[in-house]
Amino acid sequence: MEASGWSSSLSSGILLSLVAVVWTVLWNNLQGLQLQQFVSRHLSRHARRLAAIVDPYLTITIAEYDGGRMKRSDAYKEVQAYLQRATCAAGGGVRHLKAETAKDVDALVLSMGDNEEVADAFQGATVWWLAYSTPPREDNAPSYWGGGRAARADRRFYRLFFLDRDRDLVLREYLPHVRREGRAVMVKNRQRKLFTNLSGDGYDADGMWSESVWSHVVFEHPKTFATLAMDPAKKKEIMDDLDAFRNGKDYYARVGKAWKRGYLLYGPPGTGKSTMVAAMANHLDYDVYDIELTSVRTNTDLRKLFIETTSKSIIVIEDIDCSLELTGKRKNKNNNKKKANDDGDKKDGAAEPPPDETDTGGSKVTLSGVLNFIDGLWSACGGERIIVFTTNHVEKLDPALIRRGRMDKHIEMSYCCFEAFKLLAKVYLDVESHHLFDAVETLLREANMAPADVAENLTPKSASDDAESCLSGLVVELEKVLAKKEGKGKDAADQADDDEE
Ligand SMILES: Nc1ncnc2c1ncn2[C@@H]1O[C@H](COP(=O)(O)OP(=O)(O)OP(=O)(O)O)[C@@H](O)[C@H]1O
Ligand SMILES: [Mg+2]
Repeated sequence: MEASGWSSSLSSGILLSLVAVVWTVLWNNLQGLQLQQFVSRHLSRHARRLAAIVDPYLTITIAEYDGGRMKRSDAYKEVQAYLQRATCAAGGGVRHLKAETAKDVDALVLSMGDNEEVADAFQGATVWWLAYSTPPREDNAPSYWGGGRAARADRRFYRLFFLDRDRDLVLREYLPHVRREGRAVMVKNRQRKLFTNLSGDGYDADGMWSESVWSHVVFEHPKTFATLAMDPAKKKEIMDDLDAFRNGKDYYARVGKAWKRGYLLYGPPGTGKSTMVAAMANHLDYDVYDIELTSVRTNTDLRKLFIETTSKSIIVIEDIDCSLELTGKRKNKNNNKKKANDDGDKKDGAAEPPPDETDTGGSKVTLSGVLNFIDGLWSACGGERIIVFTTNHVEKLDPALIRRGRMDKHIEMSYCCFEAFKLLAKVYLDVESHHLFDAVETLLREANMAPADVAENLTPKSASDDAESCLSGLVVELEKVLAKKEGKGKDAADQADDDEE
């Protein structure tokens, strides 16, 4: 915030009286609501200037980005939220409103458009807020974001005008009141969001220019811990760990650690790793930032992404083994598949091509960049963040990436156990016991089936499907899995015998 004085004093009580008389006469004689609103708007706009004639006023400017434009200013966001309320209260006083969707699907959150001005009353004093923006400065392209994404966006401000005589009231009481109220409005309107990073060129999926490095949708995943099937003791341990983290602000400050925690979720496909992230977010009431590492161009871009996340959030990198090679070179999932094919070809003597820039899609994010992202100096900015990596191949990851302190808690998401099955049966079929449960329990001890496959078998496919038919179907599928496993075991044993001979 910056404060500057502007004054033009003219002790002309006569002029003010004249204005008051003209105003009263005009007002009493105006017919029609629209005309009254029109005059009200214009007079309120000029009232501030008139007031300044007899008493100089001061201004405070609040920029959207302060401190080098790396992060949106909290004060700006709070004022914006506060003015949403003031804007609505002002009724017809503001002509150009900006609308955003609200928590309630049918409602809109309104805020002031550019160059609009709204008056606000506080403890007998009147202040005025003006919203305005200035075009980007060509000479101000910061180097930390690929040639100046932020510099290319309009610079937005709120300017507060108040009379000199109200200086103490405004600085000591009104501004803290605005920030407090703004925060309350933000909490009330808060919709949890699922963010994804934009490609480095700054355009979102619809080809629209975006000032932020993230684009988002409202986070509406229905999965909670109550419907997540896993060993109950393990689930409780995770929930307790999350609660301890959420309530651990003082603890982290006391031991001098950044308030963040890393979770590594590993296990075969369909065991609920992505689903666990949704359950964690719903449990903690946090936003989710889902980083697509293959579209991050440089380590600097990765850092910028981190800085632009808010606190109370989960930052996820899915399939980390597919996004980052252990050497620090990058490739995506498709390239992985290609490599798998190449590996097959190698048996016939074909050489595997060395990874080059085309493999990485032009991305230069390195392993050390990711390590820094997790626990470098910048990672302490803001606090209250959870970082989650998911992988099917924990053994492929560089130990440096997942050592405790970086990934504090390693959670194995395993094949469906009987306890997990019982929860799925309750959720999908609303049954807590059944004569086929014993068969399922016995089979699950031997056959490896992911919760995703168990859930699929328990999903009724037609109106005639009931608990009996779904559970019978599951038993048949489990028997097939077991037969396949035993068949493979037998083949392997035969092969070993042949080798011995
Ligand atoms: N433990 C579970 N409890 C309840 N539902 C589950 C569980 N695991 C998987 N599912 C269901 O299976 C589907 C797939 O699960 P999910 O995407 O979380 O698996 P994943 O472990 O992330 O797999 P991948 O390794 O392929 O990414 C989800 O729609 C979810 O509803
Ligand atoms: Mg997944």
